[in-house]
Amino acid sequence: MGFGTGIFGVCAVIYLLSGGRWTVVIAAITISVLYNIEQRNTPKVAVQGELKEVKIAKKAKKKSSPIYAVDFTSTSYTPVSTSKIPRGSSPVLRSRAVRRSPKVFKASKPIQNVEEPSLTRSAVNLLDSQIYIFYTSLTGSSQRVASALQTKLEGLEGLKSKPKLMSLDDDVDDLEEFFMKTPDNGATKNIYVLVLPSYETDSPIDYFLEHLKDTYQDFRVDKYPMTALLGFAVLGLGDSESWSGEKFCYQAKLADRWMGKLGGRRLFPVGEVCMKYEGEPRTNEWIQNFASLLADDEPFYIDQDNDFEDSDKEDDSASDDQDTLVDVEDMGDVIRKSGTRGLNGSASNDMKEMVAKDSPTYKSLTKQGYTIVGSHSGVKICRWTKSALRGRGSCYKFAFYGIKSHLCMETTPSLACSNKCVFCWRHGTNPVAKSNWRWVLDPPEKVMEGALQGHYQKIKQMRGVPGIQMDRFQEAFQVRHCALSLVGEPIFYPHINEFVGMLHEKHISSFLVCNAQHPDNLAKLSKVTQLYVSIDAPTKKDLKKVDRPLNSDFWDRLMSCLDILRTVQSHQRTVFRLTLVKGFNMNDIESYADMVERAHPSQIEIKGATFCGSSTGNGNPLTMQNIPFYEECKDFVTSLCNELQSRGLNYDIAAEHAHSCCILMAHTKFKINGKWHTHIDYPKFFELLESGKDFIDLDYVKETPEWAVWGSDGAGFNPEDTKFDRKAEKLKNRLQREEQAKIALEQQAQ
Ligand SMILES: Cc1cc2nc3c(=O)[nH]c(=O)nc-3n(C[C@H](O)[C@H](O)[C@H](O)COP(=O)(O)O)c2cc1C
Ligand code: SF4
Repeated sequence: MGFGTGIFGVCAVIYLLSGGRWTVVIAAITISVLYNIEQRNTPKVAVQGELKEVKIAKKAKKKSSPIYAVDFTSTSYTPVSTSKIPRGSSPVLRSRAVRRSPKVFKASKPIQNVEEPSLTRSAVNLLDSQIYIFYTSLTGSSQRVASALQTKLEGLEGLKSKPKLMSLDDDVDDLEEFFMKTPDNGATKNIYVLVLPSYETDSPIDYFLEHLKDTYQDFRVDKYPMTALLGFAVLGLGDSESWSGEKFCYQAKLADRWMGKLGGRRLFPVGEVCMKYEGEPRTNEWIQNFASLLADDEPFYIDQDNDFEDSDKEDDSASDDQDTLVDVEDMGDVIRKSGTRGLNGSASNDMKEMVAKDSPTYKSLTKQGYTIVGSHSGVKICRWTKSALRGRGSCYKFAFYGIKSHLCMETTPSLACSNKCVFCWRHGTNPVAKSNWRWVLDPPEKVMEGALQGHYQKIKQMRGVPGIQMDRFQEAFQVRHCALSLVGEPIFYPHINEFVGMLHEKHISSFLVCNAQHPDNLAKLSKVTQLYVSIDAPTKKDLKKVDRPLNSDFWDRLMSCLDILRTVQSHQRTVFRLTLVKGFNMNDIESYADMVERAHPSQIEIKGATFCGSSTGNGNPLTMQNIPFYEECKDFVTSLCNELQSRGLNYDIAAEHAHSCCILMAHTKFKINGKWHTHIDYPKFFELLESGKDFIDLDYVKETPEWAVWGSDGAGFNPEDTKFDRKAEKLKNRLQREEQAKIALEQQAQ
């Protein structure tokens, strides 16, 4: 009986009992309505009160949890066995799910705190879990693959419980038992692996997906029931020939998405296997990789908001803390305190460590996501590598030179630099030093091993991030390119030639960026795949303003470097790198042209500076007004091109990557038969290198793809990657949420 019908009946009775007096009826109605409001509000207030308590309890728990007491960006962390995975939904919320009280409340999201590290370590060994393998199959392939998975996991050393194989159609009577609640196995936590085909036509999978979606959208039940699991993974089977693009394995991708939305922690990227062309060898590969990662206790990035958002932070996460600016040559006390080692690691009282473990610099760099290798090198996974792993586009170097970002490692063997550039996004948190190497020196083998290890560790941590593409994830474990830039001055490292040689031995290409302040080191540099020189300003006065160099003869050093490029290093593929900052270095085109005339670089990369947030204490004077628009960069490049051509210098605009506000000019010798050839033929580079013969920049070129050529429709965006519009995505999600809330309120009012 509804509230309206009930009150009508009661009114009729009161009217009769009171002898037809309406005043009595009105008073009764008022009391009844007030009472009803009270009844409706009381439990709601209680729920809010409980939630508040839960939040406070969570806060307290978070503070005391060893997870939050540890800086996970540090590689020196040793896991404490009592570490707990932060859980999103509390026991209070789960018990409500069972009661199914028809109240609207906002379920709490899995714990997140942007200031905390975004990694979590497994509280329990994954091998201690009970694994459930769910499958559904119309023509038998998924069943076969699921059985193969069970067999493989059964043989896994250290696995405590035998994995359970369950058909979603025959063995699971009630989906709620597994996908609204999860089986209670006492202290043993559960892992779900779903092996799912996709069917465009009606099939039982539709029903299963509907169930997941309904659970998520049902305001009466716990929105995050899958947080009770230790984790999940989905392996999709499909047919990429008949159902290509979005349709390929679409139902496995949907299941992966809904499981994540329901609070599940993704243990491994969703597998997408074409049974027509790849078949069982490929499913076995997924099974093999999944099995080996089960035994791996590497921490995971927390899947926050189902919209992993970390990549852009790299550029603006620098600390404003003036205290973190340490001149390495003056690190004195800090370094002495940490103990010293001599050259090549031998003990000596004279040698300091460039970045000692207990120094503020170490703390600041690790906080920004660097892994410090040895005592003077660093590695960090760049935002483009993360983006490419998710199929969301590579950096401009893919458009210009064919570098795939998910195969690229960004590292430096020297964290110290001799400039304090105004646009440097490190905001001066890196160590600075003038010239000679005066610190403990790590051998190149140690730097190489540590850099690769640090890089692969960070890649591995990405395995739970939504949208990671299986193929790229696997490929990423074999670095193919090394960007020697990051922070500091790589050429400063006395063993730079050995280090580069070791990269080449592994067939890893080398892009080395130097700041044109160390002519001696530049002259001695051996062959690299591409040699960059930063040209930050066209005149001595401007260079002082922009780079804030430590060496007083900075201009002479730059000029010497230009001469070296034209002479000793003319065999290299050389690139000028210009970073445009409005109000600092965008005038005086003639002086830039003078420099090009002096050095004869193969190519010129022009990039608009990016804003790294305002600074207070570090003397960085940039504001948004100093960041040029793409149109302004284009105008600058056109003027420079005209100036060079008017002097008879054969340069032209070759390629662009509008997304990064970056344009490439090249010497016209790279335009072969009317087509730009700015891309690099990497196998050819190694072949030439190994032949021992002399060779030059033109010997290992490849044609630039049409989408990257200057003026193309794509403006440098590879059509194979999905352009990810974060704002549009967020707006869409918000509208969806508002619509759901409206429906929920309407249902409640009925
Ligand atoms: C009627 C029909 C519709 C299909 N629709 C899709 C689809 O939308 N996307 C896809 O990737 N594969 C699709 N497939 C391919 C199946 O998912 C694939 O053959 C899978 O291996 C079948 O698994 P099963 O043998 O476990 O049923 C379809 C196959 C059939 C027969
Ligand atoms: S080249 Fe630089 S920006 Fe591009 S992927 Fe490599 S490290 Fe990242």
